[in-house]
Amino acid sequence: MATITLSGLRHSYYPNPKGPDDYALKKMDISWQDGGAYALLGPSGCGKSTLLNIISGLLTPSEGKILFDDKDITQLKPADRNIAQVFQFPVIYDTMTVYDNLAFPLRNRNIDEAIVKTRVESIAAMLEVSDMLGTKAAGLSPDNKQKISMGRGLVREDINVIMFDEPLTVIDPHLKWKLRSKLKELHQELGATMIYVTHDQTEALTFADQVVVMQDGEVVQIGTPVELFERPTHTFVGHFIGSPGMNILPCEVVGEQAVFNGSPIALEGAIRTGWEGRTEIGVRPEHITLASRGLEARVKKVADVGRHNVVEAIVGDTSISVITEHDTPNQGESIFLAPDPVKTRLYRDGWIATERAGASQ
Ligand SMILES: Nc1ncnc2c1ncn2[C@@H]1O[C@H](COP(=O)(O)OP(=O)(O)OP(=O)(O)O)[C@@H](O)[C@H]1O
Repeated sequence: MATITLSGLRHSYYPNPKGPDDYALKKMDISWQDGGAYALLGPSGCGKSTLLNIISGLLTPSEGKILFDDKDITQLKPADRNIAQVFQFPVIYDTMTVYDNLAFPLRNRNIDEAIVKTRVESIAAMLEVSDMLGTKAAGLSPDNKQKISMGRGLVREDINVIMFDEPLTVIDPHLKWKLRSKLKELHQELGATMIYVTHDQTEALTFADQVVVMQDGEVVQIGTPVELFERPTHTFVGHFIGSPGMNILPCEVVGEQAVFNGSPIALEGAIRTGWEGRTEIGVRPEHITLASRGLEARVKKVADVGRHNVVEAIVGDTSISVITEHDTPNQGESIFLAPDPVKTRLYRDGWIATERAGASQ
């Protein structure tokens, strides 16, 4: 395993890119630590596959370098990078047994049969497929096929990183959580560096210690699931993560205060100055309470989603979601919303523009 560094990486599919819009990947610097569990999260078209293909060597970046530890591997062929990949669809040989499928990547490297046996049996035990080792892969269910496909990625000990590209796409929804937690468990047991690519926030947040969130070819935040939830550094992260996502309220800045719909809103800390731009307040539905005073709003609808209620309220022309545990206001009722100042941020042109709570100015 190795530390993976992407240094000044940028990629355009055009031979002569003119502006930032011509780049499928905007400039990025990322360091992935040896043994870490990472997710690459973003909507379709944000550049996830482009980045994976650059790491695996299928694509040479227009600019920048990829380092495995201190070694520059930017020009190295895919086969020489010692990377394992697990794709959306299982890659296994139907006519071979499960054992032979798992042994394949090792035999391909002329590993001694005794070591192959130990390794295959240990991976099969971790994946809970030991009873299938003698079965032909053709007869397996789609989720077991994908398990074997994962096993083929995990079986080698000499690899630098295992990359999973939307590996749960073909798995039945009720089995997804099982495989997801299995992968997390495998990461803990094997200590391998893993990069998990997905557009699904639940998959990313349950698997990864660190999540890289991408939008339009740009990394907008790298953080732990808690950091992404608690303090999104970009409105895209706030909106993309969470259910419902963060409320993004258009506002003006008057002096040192943010004013929304005529009302001053208390923020986590001082507003950073120095650049102009569109200003918005960001506050999550979980961080607003119904109170006896505050922002006056009208209830548009209330949805009971099991663990809590999601209240959709209207202030002026803006809709605001609030999560309540016990309060169930009626449709059309006039209520007061109290955002928690410590969890309320200002964003300028999408990027966070408030100091942290308690930070000195
Ligand atoms: N071979 C190509 N030639 C030109 N443009 C491309 C090529 N492959 C991807 N793109 C463009 O690069 C951008 C990033 O695409 P990419 O496939 O990396 O995104 P993604 O996040 O993996 O999306 P998806 O999840 O849909 O695969 C998109 O605008 C896409 O249209």
